[in-house]
Amino acid sequence: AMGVRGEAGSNVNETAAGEFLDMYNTEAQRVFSANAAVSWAFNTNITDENRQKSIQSDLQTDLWRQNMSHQAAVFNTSGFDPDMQRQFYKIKDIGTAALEDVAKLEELNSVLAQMSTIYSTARVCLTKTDCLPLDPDITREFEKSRNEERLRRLWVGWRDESGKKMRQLYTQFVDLSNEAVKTLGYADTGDYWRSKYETETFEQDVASLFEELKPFYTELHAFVRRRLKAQYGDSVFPASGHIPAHLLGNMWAQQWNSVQNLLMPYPDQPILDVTAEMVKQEYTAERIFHVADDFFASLGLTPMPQEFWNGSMLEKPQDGREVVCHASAWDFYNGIDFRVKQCTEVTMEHFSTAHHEMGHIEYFLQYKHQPVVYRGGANAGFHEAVGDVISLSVETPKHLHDIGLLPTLVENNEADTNFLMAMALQKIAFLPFGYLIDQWRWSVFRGQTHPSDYNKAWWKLRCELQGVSPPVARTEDDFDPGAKFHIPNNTPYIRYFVSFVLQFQFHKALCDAAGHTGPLHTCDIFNSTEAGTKLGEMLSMGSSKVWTEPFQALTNQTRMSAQPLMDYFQPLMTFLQKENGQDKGWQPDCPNLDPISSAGQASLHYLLTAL
Ligand SMILES: C[C@H](N[C@H](C(=O)O)[C@@H]1CCCN1C(=O)[C@@H](N)CC(=O)O)C(=O)N1CCC[C@H]1C(=O)O
Ligand SMILES: [Zn+2]
Repeated sequence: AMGVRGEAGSNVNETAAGEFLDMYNTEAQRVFSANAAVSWAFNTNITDENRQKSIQSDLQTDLWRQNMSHQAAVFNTSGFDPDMQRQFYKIKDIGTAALEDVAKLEELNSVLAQMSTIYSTARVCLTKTDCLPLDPDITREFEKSRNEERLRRLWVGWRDESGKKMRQLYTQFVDLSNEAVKTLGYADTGDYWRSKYETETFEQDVASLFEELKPFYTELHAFVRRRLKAQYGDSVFPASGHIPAHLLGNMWAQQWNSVQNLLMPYPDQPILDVTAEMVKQEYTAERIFHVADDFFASLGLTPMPQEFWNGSMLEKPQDGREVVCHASAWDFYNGIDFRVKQCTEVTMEHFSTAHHEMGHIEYFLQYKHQPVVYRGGANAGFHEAVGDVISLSVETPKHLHDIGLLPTLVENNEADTNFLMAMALQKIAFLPFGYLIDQWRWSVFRGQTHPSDYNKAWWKLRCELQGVSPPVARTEDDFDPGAKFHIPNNTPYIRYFVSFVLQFQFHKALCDAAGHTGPLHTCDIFNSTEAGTKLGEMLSMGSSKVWTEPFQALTNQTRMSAQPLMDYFQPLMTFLQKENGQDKGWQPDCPNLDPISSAGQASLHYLLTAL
């Protein structure tokens, strides 16, 4: 039901406003669910016809939102109760839908649909007849291959077939998006995206969190670099201290679990990877999702409804259809349809992703009773954290053993260090990547990074913050940001950095609620209805309040803090500091990769060390 409104009739304006909100809420469910259905059809069957239908549907939805915004603007909300004021604010907060020029609005939607198509249908041809899609083929190569030359060809090929083909489209998108949000009074698109966090100091807050976490990342980077040098030979690594991006088991070097078998501190102890065990037990995609569903049910939260199982696409279709394989969770905004679309493979990585996506669905289910304007995360970082919080329990050796995916449970210091390393390759490795994507985009939206510097600015951030360098020289003919899903698909990214900090604060609060004692990294909240009740209370609020309120209700804190994350990984950091000594760090600037100068670079390096 709608929240209780002020005294009926106390103000004709307020009564009319209440009726307007009821109308909006009814109409929005109709408009948004129709749009979701058309968008789903396009994402699960990429054809020209479905793309055109999706562009038209997005355009009509934007125009409807524009119309509602104009109707809402008629009301003088100053005397309204805070909840009504918040609902009116959100109805008017329509982002790029504010673009008044319909032709430009259609162009904006068309440009986005074209970039999404380029990304999701790109294939890399290593021979005339052998053309590989990203999912599952190239991803599998990055997970399994240790052939540096083959990895380099796939790394370059993927960027040639995806990002390189979008540069002009992205430049058009930036201009149209900025023009649109300026209509609403925002300085640029980044200003609009950051406003969603409702925190004056948001940009500084994430910057200081990143600074606070840098030492942890530097220790992990040093250890991984040393082990990869042993595997591939020093000659592949630039003297500047960077790790070439194609050697970290992931197309974007964003998480490094796929090469963890090279990176275990104690190789003779068990390695936390249940892929082989799932394959041996003939796990299916559906069974992976049922494992995630069982966990949410064990907390007393809402199990997946039948519509979820009927409507989701949990495997890549084998009928030749082109689909958007990048996993996603869908709210159809009708209180009934909630789906996941994932080209699931039976691997540990997909097991984790399934929990991540189901976390979104659980959030959708918990707030489905809210007015449509409140059906969102308290902030976007909350939405990204739900599934991952569950995974922090599921991926413990003890829990994996309990569900039969880790036959022998070895509990000693060395196995514990291996476990923390596996988690660090997922969580610590990600931090600079999660942080830098929107540093680049905010600088582009602000006009600090011009199209003529797109790639230079991208690699400046990658080399300086992530200590990762390109395996071959890059130029402004390339557009490497476009090779990462969230750029062509225009999904903000700082939400994942925020999530990776918040999820440890949530994990700590839920583990306290579950009565856990001992180190945070051994906590498993499975079957704790106390934890489930507290989590449910936070999730069911959606975005009805500023995020600090639900946050405080769960964690008794009012600010993001890296402390629980650092406490969780402290034992590993102690180990790494001892291992690394002073052999850590990298030069901020990218190594010079031009063939001539890199030879010169090596001899110069030799001379300097020889002197
Ligand atoms: C695999 C995951 N796919 C996203 C996600 O689930 O967030 C998809 C695509 C973009 C938004 N999205 C959604 O599903 C939203 N509809 C969720 C919502 O309702 O807000 C993803 O992109 N991840 C996970 C870890 C880091 C990042 C990456 O892989 O780089
Ligand atoms: Zn997500």
